[in-house]
Amino acid sequence: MVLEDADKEDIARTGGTGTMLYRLARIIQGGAAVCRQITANTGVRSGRHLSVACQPRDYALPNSTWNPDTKRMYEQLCRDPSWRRLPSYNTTVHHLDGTSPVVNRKTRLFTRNIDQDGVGFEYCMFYNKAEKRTVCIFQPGPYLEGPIGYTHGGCIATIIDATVGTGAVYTYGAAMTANLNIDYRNPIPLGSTVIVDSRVEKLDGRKVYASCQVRSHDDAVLHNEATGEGCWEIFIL
Ligand SMILES: CCCCCCCCCC(=O)SCCNC(=O)CCNC(=O)[C@H](O)C(C)(C)COP(=O)(O)OP(=O)(O)OC[C@H]1O[C@@H](n2cnc3c(N)ncnc32)[C@H](O)[C@@H]1OP(=O)(O)O
Repeated sequence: MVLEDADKEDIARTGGTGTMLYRLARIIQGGAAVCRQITANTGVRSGRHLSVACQPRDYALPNSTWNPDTKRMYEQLCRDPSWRRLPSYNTTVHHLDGTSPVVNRKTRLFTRNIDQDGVGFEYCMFYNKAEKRTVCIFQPGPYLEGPIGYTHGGCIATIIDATVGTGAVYTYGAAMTANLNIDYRNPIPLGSTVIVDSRVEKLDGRKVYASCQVRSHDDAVLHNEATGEGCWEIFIL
């Protein structure tokens, strides 16, 4: 068994039980264990939780940089029992069970790679299981500029991909984006609040089909329309 640096540091810190179990599960079960952890966290299928090393920061909670529209939308969805607030961590690993034993990794989730609040991707997501819908309240910060004062198209594609992907994963389990088509209708002002509203349309064999719209918080402006296709149950770690 080959240990990575992060694993060695983890073993020194925790006594090693979590990491050893984690890696053993990966090796013995050829990755199926990791898929089960993802689906356990997403509630799609039952699975096992391994050791708890530390509680990472949940970035999807309000902070002082949220504008009144972002806060209002957040509180509105928190009050509605048909929507489940999703936590958000700065590595995909932490999403496996929310408290992964693998810590001190050098990688970061792209949308959570800036430490300062409010300047990059400021967002939180909610999932509606009955409707297979995922919405993201997105407040693009000043470091996401493309045209002067407006959000870069690549950042818009990123948040659409993240939202559609989250919906696919919470609905069906591990998947990867195969195709994403985006129409850019109206630019998104930096610092404004938009709603990325995605729906899983169907599963056909291994393929997941989804649609998405990005609208201003007051529904007055349609910013983007998108469709996506993903391949389900890809082993991603
Ligand atoms: C709705 C979106 C859900 C996404 C959830 C994931 C959230 C994470 C978001 C990401 O950022 S993922 C990172 C960006 N994506 C990638 O890097 C994926 C790179 N591409 C691949 O790894 C492979 O091409 C892929 C896994 C997508 C497919 O390879 P496979 O070898 O597993 O599948 P295969 O080629 O046998 O095709 C399986 C099915 O997908 C279809 N397919 C493959 N490429 C496609 C494509 N580009 N567009 C549409 N369909 C595609 C293919 O026709 C076939 O359909 P059928 O089953 O109906 O025959």
